[in-house]
Amino acid sequence: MPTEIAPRDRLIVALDLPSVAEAEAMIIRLGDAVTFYKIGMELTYAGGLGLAERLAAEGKNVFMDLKLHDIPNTVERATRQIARLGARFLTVHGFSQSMTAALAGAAGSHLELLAVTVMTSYDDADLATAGYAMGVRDLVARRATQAKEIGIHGLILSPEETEQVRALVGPEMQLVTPGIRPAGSDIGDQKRVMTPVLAIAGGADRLVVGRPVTGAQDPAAAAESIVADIASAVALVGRTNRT
Ligand SMILES: O=C(O)c1cc(=O)[nH]c(=O)n1[C@@H]1O[C@H](COP(=O)(O)O)[C@@H](O)[C@H]1O
Repeated sequence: MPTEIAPRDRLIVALDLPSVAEAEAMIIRLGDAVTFYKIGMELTYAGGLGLAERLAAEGKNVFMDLKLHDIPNTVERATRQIARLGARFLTVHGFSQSMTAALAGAAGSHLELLAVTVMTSYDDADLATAGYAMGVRDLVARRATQAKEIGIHGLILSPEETEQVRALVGPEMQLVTPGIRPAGSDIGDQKRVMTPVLAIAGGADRLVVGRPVTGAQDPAAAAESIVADIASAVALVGRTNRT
């Protein structure tokens, strides 16, 4: 039965750092402010798989952001390896073959798959350059619908698309949004962004935040401020959700 996600568990901090030592130091600085960590390609290629296993064993929520996309056999077998780490989430690009294969690889494990719809650094012009005949909103909708049909657990999308996608996929799929920028913070390479309050108010279940937390002078205070924003938005919307 769906129950409410605690505001703190809705914040996922991206540990986009160059070494395990720096990631461990960041985790210590963040302390109890953060319960959910994302380990992406940079840290994974710097030895982060062991850290993922340790965090999971300590009861932290771990999100492996490896954005799998390859021939089905490779995706299925890679997913099976990642499922052994004890992580909660794994990203796979939202192509039908990859999503179907990842689901087969995750079978029998607790791993939940998140399909990447359209990267938050892309806009319509970037999709046109890449050869797509449709814009962001249509491609996100198409991939979200396919992911639901295949049985994927959740979606990565920008907060700009959550309302449209929730209406398409129904209440069960987790909507996880990067592209989060507290007011006044640098947008950097992101193109489809929103503040934490607007993202949650618009229907995001969880927010992925990297540089606005890890690049802050006081990362724990930055995380606490986002958790407070999330709590106020949840209270405002007054909606319940799933764990
Ligand atoms: O899959 C992701 O997590 C992801 C998908 C996407 O479309 N956009 C996106 O920014 N991300 C990740 O979310 C994080 C955002 O980091 P910041 O831009 O520093 O907050 C990075 O680790 C990205 O790899």
